[in-house]
Amino acid sequence: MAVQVYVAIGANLAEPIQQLDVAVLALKALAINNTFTVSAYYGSKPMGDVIQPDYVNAVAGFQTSLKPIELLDALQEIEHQQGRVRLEHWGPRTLDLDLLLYGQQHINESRLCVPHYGMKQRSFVLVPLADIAPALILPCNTSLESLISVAMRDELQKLID
Ligand SMILES: Nc1ncnc2c1ncn2[C@@H]1O[C@H](COP(=O)(O)OP(=O)(O)OP(=O)(O)O)[C@@H](O)[C@H]1O
Ligand SMILES: Nc1nc2c(c(=O)[nH]1)N=C(CO)CN2
Repeated sequence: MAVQVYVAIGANLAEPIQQLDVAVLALKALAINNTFTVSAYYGSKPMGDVIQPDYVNAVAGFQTSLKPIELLDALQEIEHQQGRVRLEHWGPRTLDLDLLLYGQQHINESRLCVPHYGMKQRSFVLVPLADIAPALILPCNTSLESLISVAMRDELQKLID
């Protein structure tokens, strides 16, 4: 069965734009029915207290027939392929892929919580998500549009359209 999913992409080490380009190709390979879309790439200041380079962020959307855990495994494999090493919480990374939404499902498992717990507060997730799904209604029944403020848009710098 085809399910519409959204994946947040972030990188701030080792040529982040190239990391996103490679990740986008890998994610595209998970899509079915020719449904793959990706937002603009945005530059953003690091969230959190760790001193680290600015991030490049984007969001991809596509239909998949993978089950949620299978999709998480595939995302973690792509992170691994691109040299992701888990060190500090909210620390720098070559590639971070977060599963934001899996259809309208709520998932609460030890390895996977969907919708992603931080997505409603993060400008670098909401603004790119609105590029590719402007009319999206979240599983909690909130419209994506209502979560995005002018201040959030001001936090981001569009790098590549
Ligand atoms: N929706 C999700 N997408 C990706 N990973 C998730 C999700 N829900 C739970 N996880 C789990 O979170 C673990 C840690 O993720 P990660 O190291 O990327 O966190 P982080 O990027 O540092 O912080 P944050 O989760 O706040 O973005 C992963 O091993 C994964 O099993
Ligand atoms: N701007 C921005 N800041 C972050 C990001 C990110 O993707 N973008 N990811 C983090 C680790 O999950 C920590 N901080």
